[in-house]
Parts: sequence; structure tokens; C-alpha cells
Amino acid sequence: MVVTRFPPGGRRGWVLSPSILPSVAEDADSFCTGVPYGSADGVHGCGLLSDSSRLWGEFPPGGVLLLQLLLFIVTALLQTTPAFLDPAPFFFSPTFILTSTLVFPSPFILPPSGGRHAERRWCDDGGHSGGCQGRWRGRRGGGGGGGPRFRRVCVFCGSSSGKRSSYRDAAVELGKELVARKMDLVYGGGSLGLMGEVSEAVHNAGGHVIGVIPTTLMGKEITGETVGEVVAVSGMHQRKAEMARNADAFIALPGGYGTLDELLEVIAWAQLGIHTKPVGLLNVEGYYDFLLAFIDKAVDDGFIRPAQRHIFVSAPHARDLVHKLEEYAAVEEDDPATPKLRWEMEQVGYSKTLLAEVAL
Ligand SMILES: C/C(=C\CNc1ncnc2c1ncn2[C@@H]1O[C@H](COP(=O)(O)O)[C@@H](O)[C@H]1O)CO
Repeated sequence: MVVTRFPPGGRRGWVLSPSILPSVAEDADSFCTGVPYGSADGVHGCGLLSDSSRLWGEFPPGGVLLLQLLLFIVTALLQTTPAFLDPAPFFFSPTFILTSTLVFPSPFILPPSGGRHAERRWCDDGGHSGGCQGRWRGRRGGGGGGGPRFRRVCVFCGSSSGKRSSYRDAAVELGKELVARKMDLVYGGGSLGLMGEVSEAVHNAGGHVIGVIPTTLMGKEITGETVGEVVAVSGMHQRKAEMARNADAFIALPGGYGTLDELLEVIAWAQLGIHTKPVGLLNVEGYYDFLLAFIDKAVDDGFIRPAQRHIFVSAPHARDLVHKLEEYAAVEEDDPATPKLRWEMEQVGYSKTLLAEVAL
């Protein structure tokens, strides 16, 4: 059973349907396992709720219990209707079939322990590119199970390899670490520099690689071959938004301007409350020592609040860093002036926010 919130034409409503997705998606690959949304002119995106337990957060409080009560009443009424009091075994009766179809799945949509909210992610490109098709199906982590806290890690890193072999070694080590922890890699696509090293390491070790790449950079002569899944987007802004939105955590390996841009953006977004995903710096052989010192200076000089100093974590080795990320608790922001723009919270508001951002 899919519990779908679908606001066509801007109207919100709750729809329970096992078949709503095929009826609104353009093709079987363009939807995932969750929540299509859009306006009167069509479906614009797809929210993912692949873990059915997370659907609970989408459902009105007590909704499933009410549903069960309703079904119980319907069942009782049917039982008292002579047409249903036939000698057929109960298990083949319409009553049982109706009840079992609708009521029995409910244990699987009970809220996870701890009452976490539904985690929703959007594949929202407003239909402007082909980049959101056929993706983001499959496993997503967390939700109180015994698995890793996150399943998709976005890695920012140099399109060059740097001059030290330790940088390449670190990229390979990180790739292997992600696979060992059953984490997918999201990165900027291509096979240049450390980007190539980390993606090949994940791919060769049997992990899943998703390269998000602007169409303008897709030529092999520009970025080389991308292993695994390629997601085409229309531009650099959209690439960052797509990578960020579809990852549960971020790691920066050594890199240049591009890496710094990507890293600082997700840190700045965390500061604004746009996301609460952990960010980690793989400080290979002290590569980022000057950046860390600079950030300390910015704190000392009053440009970064002390509470925000540890908005990201750092470590010299992949294993320690991933461990720190798993332990990471988002910095609590108690400043009421901080905008609460969290993507996950407001479906429509989020969409507007993103589109405004992408349009810049
Ligand atoms: C257009 C040029 C090179 C194209 N190479 C790239 N292909 C894909 N992604 C790239 C490329 N260059 C930068 N990126 C993105 O920035 C990050 C790395 O940048 P850095 O400056 O090397 O640190 C990387 O994560 C990509 O997302 C010729 O310049």
C-alpha cells in the first residue's frame, strides 16, 4: 500500500492507493517509491519514501488507527449483511480479503521507534532536464534499523590528483570505506583526478556510483568516463543542489576552488538550517590545516559563531571520518532569527526555495 500525498493543482489531500504512481508518472522509471507532486500541468517531481515506515510521518496523526477502526466497522457491517453470511470458508470471503488487504499491511507502516519524522527527498528539476529520471530508487538508510545511519555520501574532491600520492591513496581508501559500509557514492561525475580515483574505487569494489554532471561537461574529452549511474543536469547550480539533496552526508577530499565551493556551500546551508546532514573534511596529511586555521580566525574575529565552529567534522583518515559523521549530531540552532528552510519539512515551500535558488 502506498500512502500518497498528492496535491495536484495545488490542492492537498491524502490518497491511499497501491496504484497512484503509475497513473501519474510518465514512465515506470521516472518515479521512485513515493510521492509524486506537481501542479495542474503535470507531475514535477517525486518525493522518496522508500522505507515504508517513514510514511508514517506523512500521515495525519492517528490516521492508521482511524483507518483500522473504519475498516473494522465496515467489516462488522458486512458480516451482518445476509449476502456475506454464506457458507464459504471465512478465508475466502470478501470480508477477509478486504480486511487483510487493507489492515494487515498496517504493521509495516507503523511509526519507527523514536517517532522520527518521515524523511523526504525530492527529485525536483521542474521538468527542465532529464536529470531526475530513473533515479533514487532503492535503498535508503536510517529510520531506526540496525543499518548504517546514512546510505549515500556525496564526495567533493579535486578534478586533479594533486602532487602527493597520499591524496590518491586517501581517495581510494575512502571509496573502499564507503563500500565496506554499504554506502553509495554521489559525486560530480567524470574520471578526472581524485574524482576518478574515488569513483573507480567504489565501482571496482562493487559499490554504487552516481555521477551528477551538467550536460555541458558531459563530453568524455572534458571530464572522462563516468562509472556507474550518470545523472545529467542543466547547470552547475543544479548539480550542487542535486548532489546535496540526494546525499545523506558530505565528505570533502583535497581539491581546489571547485571543491572549496561545494564544501563551503553545504556548510553554509547547514548554518542556515537548510539541512542537518553531516559534513566532513578528510584532512589528508594536513591539507586543510590552513582552512581550519582560517575558520578559527573567523570565529575569533566574530564572523562565525563559536557554536557553528563544529558544524562540520574533520579527520585525517577515511575510517575515522566516516565514524565521526555517523556520530554527528547537528548543531542545535537556538537563534530564532535563523531561517528554518529545511528541505525535508515543507514540500511546497521547499520546491519554491530550490527553484528560486536554481534560477539564480
Ligand atoms: C571544465 C574543466 C574541467 C572539467 N572537469 C570537471 N568535470 C567535472 N566536475 C568538475 C570538473 N572540474 C571541477 N568540477 C567540479 O568541481 C569539483 C572539483 O573542482 P576542483 O577545482 O578541481 O577542486 C568537483 O567536485 C566537481 O563537482 C576545466 O576547468
